[in-house]
Amino acid sequence: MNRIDQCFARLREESRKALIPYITAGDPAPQYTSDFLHALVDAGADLLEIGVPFSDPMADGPVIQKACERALKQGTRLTHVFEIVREFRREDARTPIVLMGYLNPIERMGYETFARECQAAGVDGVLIVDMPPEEADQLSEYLRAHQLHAVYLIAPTTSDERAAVIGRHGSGYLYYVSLKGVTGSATIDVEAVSRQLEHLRQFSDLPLCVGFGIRDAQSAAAVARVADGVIVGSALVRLIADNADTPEVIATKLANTLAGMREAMDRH
Ligand SMILES: O=P(O)(O)OC[C@@H](O)[C@@H](O)c1c[nH]c2ccccc12
Repeated sequence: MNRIDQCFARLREESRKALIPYITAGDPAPQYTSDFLHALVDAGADLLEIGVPFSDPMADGPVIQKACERALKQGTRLTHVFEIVREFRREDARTPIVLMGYLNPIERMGYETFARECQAAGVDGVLIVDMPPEEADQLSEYLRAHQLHAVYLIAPTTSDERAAVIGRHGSGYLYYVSLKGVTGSATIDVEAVSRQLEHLRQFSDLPLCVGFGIRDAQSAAAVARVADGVIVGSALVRLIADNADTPEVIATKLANTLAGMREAMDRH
């Protein structure tokens, strides 16, 4: 069974919600990422979303754009991301990993090689921002052949017709983008998110996780009340940016912030 399925099955049993941190691989340099991931798991992460650095990350705001720049400057390529996952897996065989990225580096590697490398390294799912399910036939086949889930985004502007298609093609969980715009945006309207999730339940039985705009313990707890999981990116990546010159302090800062979110989510 895929680690993502195991993770959500366990959470359901325990009536808990998934806490999913995002960081960009190789930020501020590749040798730190695996340690950051372990620190996040120790602080309460259920699943890890790892960004493949890309030079033109059009869905990302300035915080994650700069993270990509730092990582690329340190030479972090897709093959290094697999090395980071392998390194992490030596000490954690359980926590699911989703690779999040843009199509270009994956196309360059080739779909089949990409899927094979993902599985070999210990990746459990992929989220490719600019690959809609309607165009993913070929890639989906390779992902399935390598037991990898395909996570898709649903936005507030997604029509019911498309939501149904995404519901059919997605696996693992669905990622509901809480607001129009890019990552790292200001605030999240929990009422509106709640209504939209309610509406989306008709299209899929998959867990519905929410990201974009969750940046503190309070917003994480509020969203956790209405969703199956919360995804936190820019709030963590900002900590990396602020401390990029003293990378030895970053793991602790990431852990403290995530632990605060975990605590607030589990209290409600
Ligand atoms: O940064 P935020 O607002 O906390 O949102 C999560 C997000 O960073 C992460 O899931 C992500 C990073 N890059 C993306 C691109 C598209 C969709 C999602 C993402």
